[in-house]
Amino acid sequence: MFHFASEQGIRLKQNTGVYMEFSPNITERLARARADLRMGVPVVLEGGAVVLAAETLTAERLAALRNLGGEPSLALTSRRAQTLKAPAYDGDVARIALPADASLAWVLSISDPADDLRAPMKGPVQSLRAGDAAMHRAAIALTKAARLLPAAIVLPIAQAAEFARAQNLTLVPASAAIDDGLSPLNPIVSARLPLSVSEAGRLHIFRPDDGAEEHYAVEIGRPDRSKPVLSRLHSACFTGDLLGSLKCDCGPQLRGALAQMGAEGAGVLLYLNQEGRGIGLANKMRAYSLQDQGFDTVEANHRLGFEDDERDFRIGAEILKRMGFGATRLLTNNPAKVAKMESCGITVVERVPLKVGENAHNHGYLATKAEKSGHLL
Ligand SMILES: Nc1nc2c(ncn2[C@@H]2O[C@H](COP(=O)(O)OP(=O)(O)OP(=O)(O)O)[C@@H](O)[C@H]2O)c(=O)[nH]1
Ligand SMILES: [Zn+2]
Repeated sequence: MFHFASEQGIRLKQNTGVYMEFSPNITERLARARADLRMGVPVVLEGGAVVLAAETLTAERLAALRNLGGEPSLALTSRRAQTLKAPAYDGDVARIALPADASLAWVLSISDPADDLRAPMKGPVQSLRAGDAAMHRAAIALTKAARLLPAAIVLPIAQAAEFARAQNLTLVPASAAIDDGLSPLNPIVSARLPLSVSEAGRLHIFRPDDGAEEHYAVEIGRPDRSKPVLSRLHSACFTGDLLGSLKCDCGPQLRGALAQMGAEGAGVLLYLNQEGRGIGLANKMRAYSLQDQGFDTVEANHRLGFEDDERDFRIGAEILKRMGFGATRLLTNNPAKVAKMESCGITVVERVPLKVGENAHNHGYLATKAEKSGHLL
């Protein structure tokens, strides 16, 4: 057990750097930053900016931000800017000037498309052109990683590190927020799990180093590692997998894939926690609201400020490799999944179609995926 004679002793050791290894590294600080933004706590970017997620902004924090002086702006994706008819001069992101009298309601109405149709005249919104968008790009990446609406207030500040320390805020490098590296995935535990499709079931849990969601692999039988394994990359769908939603085909696909693996006596179903094609359940429900206003699944994602598909299929390839597989027969109708597995070093010897669960409610959804996302009918 550690025991320190005095506070003075602790301070001395800190000053000499002896305890530096306890400080969170950049990856850990990024995980904190995501949690902070979800709670409405500001995050500071090295290089000089304070960031507040639009979705969790409060009137008090907006007022406090104003008190800091300077010129805050709103970071949006170019997808969202397009809907607002605001030019995006920075490629994938747009910087919108925050009017001096902008209220919390204004920020939310620009960031959230929920009432776009009811109140279409939101503007005019003015896009900033001069200057650099690096901080805004990092802010968008952080809000997306936090599964919030991709919109954030960004205030440039001098002496960012000092400000973060004084206010006890998480400080992260902007470059780390946009780093697209795949976090190492660690096998945590695996245990026998008899299933109705096969009594020889096993569930493996994989935990990424970066504090993001865990992912699961359901192994059926004991597939031969030297042969292509029948596999499926299934993305979490709370509504379809658990509730039996008729809006998509996820539940029947999940059960159909497991049934096929059970029938063949071997297979691996990867259950990736990338709900809503990677935008999170809250945002997926926002997309569903927009779909009830008449937009299709792709348009709804775009209006929210997301790409059609924000998933990271490298995770699936990595888990298969960690489990000892190099080749697969992939159960999917999505050619993008095949391409991604191949580019990540998993040979797809066969695409096995998985067409189950079409009904009157999801007919349009499936047709849109075929038409706009290249799914094979
Ligand atoms: N954003 C969004 N996500 C949705 C919607 N409907 C279903 N999803 C999500 O889409 C994902 C389902 O995709 P998958 O079935 O794994 O993959 P796919 O791209 O359809 O390809 P397949 O392998 O052919 O099924 C799940 O994460 C669902 O939560 C929607 O309308 N909007
Ligand atoms: Zn679904």
